[in-house]
Amino acid sequence: MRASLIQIAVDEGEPVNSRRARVSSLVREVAARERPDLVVLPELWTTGAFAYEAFAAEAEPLEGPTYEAMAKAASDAGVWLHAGSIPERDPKGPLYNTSLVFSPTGEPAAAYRKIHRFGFDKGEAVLMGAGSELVTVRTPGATLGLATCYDLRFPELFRGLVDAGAEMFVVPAGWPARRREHWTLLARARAVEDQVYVLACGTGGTHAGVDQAGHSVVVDPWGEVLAEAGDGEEVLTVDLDPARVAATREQFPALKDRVLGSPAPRR
Ligand SMILES: O=C(O)CCC(=O)C(=O)O
Repeated sequence: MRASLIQIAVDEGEPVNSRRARVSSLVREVAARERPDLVVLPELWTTGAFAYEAFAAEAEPLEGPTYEAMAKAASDAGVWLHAGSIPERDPKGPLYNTSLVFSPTGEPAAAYRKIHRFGFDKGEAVLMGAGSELVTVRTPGATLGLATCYDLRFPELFRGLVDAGAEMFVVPAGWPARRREHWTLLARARAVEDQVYVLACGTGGTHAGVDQAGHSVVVDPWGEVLAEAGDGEEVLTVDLDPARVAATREQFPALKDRVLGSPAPRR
């Protein structure tokens, strides 16, 4: 199984419509050039994760312009597409930070509303509602477990995804440069403790005065970093062997020694 993470530079000088068109083309180009099975985009790449004032202005219904563009990009490219997240406007509720996944025919495969909102008493934490459901996606290559950015700090969410059968965590983010060390450390920690692949796709650029960390990273079930991006726009393509998840759990069966919470994970 091959995955390509597209680390997008999210700078506010680029209008949302232009970025949407540019990212759609990038998905097609990367798929044609690198031949991945799965393409991953970052969190809130239309607005930027820190452009709080843009959330309401640019919020879309679930099946809005980004959904349409990404469904088409997935089917044109013939890939599973984790299209990162959008500010979703629920007609009957608040805004949500919602990740979208499409199959290679452009069918919707999953929508995940970010559970842990970032900002403490401001920003996303007050402007958006919290999701409440764990989401996994079965693909022919592996079962994906979905999480978004700040979720990375909450290991119990990932244990829940493991119990639901996840073999690969896909984590779009808009992580700030100031806490870059946390980003890489937490991505590796989630891989080691849950014995899964972690595909963590962040943004580059600067928006709302916040420099983005970039440094998208792919970690294997042993915690080794397979690929890591720099600060700017970049594509990371990595070959993954989903059988290594079961093999790692067999060789080092720490998950079987769980005392608290659920017993050993389903596969
Ligand atoms: O946890 C962090 O340090 C960053 C989280 C974040 O930027 C987000 O969830 O948007």
